[in-house]
Amino acid sequence: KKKVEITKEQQTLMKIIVDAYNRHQIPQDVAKKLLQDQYSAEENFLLLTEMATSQVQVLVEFTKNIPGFLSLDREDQIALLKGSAVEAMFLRSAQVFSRKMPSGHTEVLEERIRKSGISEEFITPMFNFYKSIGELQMVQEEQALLTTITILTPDRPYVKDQQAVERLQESMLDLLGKLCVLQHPQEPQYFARLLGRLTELRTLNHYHAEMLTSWRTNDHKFTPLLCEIWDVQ
Ligand SMILES: COc1ccc(-c2nc3ccccc3n2[C@H](C(=O)Nc2c(C)cccc2C)C2CCCCC2)c(OC)c1
Repeated sequence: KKKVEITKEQQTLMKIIVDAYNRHQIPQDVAKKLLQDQYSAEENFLLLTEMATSQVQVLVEFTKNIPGFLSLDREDQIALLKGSAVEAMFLRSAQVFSRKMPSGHTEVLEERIRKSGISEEFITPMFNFYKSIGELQMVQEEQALLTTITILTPDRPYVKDQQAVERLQESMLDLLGKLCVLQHPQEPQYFARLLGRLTELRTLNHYHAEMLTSWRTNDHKFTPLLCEIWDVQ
């Protein structure tokens, strides 16, 4: 059996991605806020739009640290950001939800999210995704690479030079594949399971605009940045 090994430059790439991923996290911890108080549907909607707006800002900063991203065509960079922002937000939410918490906290958090103002029909698919991410128990390297791979999806709308994006994504996929083998030697299919989550993530993309417009609040106000990124207003 050929020994799987991460090259020197892949080590460097990994360090750059993980450092950038950890540096560009939203300062205020929404889970802590939600565990402290019960908010109204209006307050939750405001909190959601604030979280999503700052998430897009940190996503832009994060992509600047992906080796090769800034060498892509400028308009393609925008198309990749626009195309992946919602998925990155759900991936982030899933990682926040799946974090190890003192016993009983996850249940309280789940309850608060169920009652947040989101309409019933979206709760099951959203939590199915969160739980399937939680089951994987990803280490931070895998989380950072999975987000990077999501951003570097070549077939987003309006991407012109798909080959250039494919080349970047391939080097991230190669690295993630090796990491999975080294990190989960007992589970040869772990890498495939991880990539399967990206397919599930795309289905959440279809729901997100309706999730927002059907939120139980009278005033669905969005920031200009969210109007850009979400198909709303
Ligand atoms: C589009 O519809 C959504 C999207 C996300 C969530 C969501 N799942 C979460 C899982 C764990 C913790 C919080 C979670 N959120 C929201 C949140 O802020 N997500 C979040 C964002 C947006 C950016 C960065 C990082 C995160 C976590 C809370 C916003 C305030 C009401 C309750 C949900 C959601 O819940 C109903 C509905």
